[in-house]
Amino acid sequence: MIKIENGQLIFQNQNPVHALKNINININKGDWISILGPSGSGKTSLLNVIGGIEKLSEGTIKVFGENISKIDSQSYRRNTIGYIYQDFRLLNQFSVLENVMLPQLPYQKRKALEESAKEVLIQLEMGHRLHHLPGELSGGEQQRTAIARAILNRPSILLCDEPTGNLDSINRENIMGVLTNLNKLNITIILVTHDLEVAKYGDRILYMRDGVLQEKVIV
Ligand SMILES: Nc1ncnc2c1ncn2[C@@H]1O[C@H](COP(=O)(O)OP(=O)(O)OP(=O)(O)O)[C@@H](O)[C@H]1O
Repeated sequence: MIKIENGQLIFQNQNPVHALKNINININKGDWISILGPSGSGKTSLLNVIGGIEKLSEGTIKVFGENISKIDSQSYRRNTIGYIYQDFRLLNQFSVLENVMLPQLPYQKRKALEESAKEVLIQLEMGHRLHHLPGELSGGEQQRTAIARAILNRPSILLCDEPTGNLDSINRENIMGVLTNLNKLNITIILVTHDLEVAKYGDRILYMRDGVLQEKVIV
């Protein structure tokens, strides 16, 4: 489903950074891949390449057989990708319901969108917080709101960049439970973390070091 061949990513600044080096990976639909690795090793860069935010400098990435460097990356991101972040990235002046709806508002009728946003929020046990502002929520509730926003458009791939990095252990368990349920619905999950316990939820754990990706053997 996702196939990267000889992927290189070089940021061409004054001092070029070779962020991804000869990446070769095959990810099947419904897989859950965890990526561990030190800070600056290229983990977010890899998520951004899969999410169509960064383009490979060399090599190819195909998703569902299509070379995503050659297609409209906006509609690819909107239709195929959901993204969640460590810091939730919610808009503080908008309610939970509005945060979930906002990215899709230009593309769908408001009424229908509101109904589907409510439905997803209720599934994620956020039905009692629809009209709260993000600042009035716990970290776990904020992340559940961000997950609702990410899955509203039923993406096939959910990219998770340190999704539990700002959460205590109870909220961490809760969010990992939510991701487990989504994965059971055959959503492919690619999750970057520093936390080995979180990484163990994956079917495969990969290790990134200095732009190079390798399979991690857990002892
Ligand atoms: N837009 C950019 N321009 C230039 N260099 C960049 C850019 N984005 C990332 N880098 C560099 O690419 C390398 C990989 O960064 P990346 O964010 O992918 O690492 P990471 O493993 O996700 O780190 P962390 O765990 O700290 O989030 C780093 O050396 C970083 O400084």
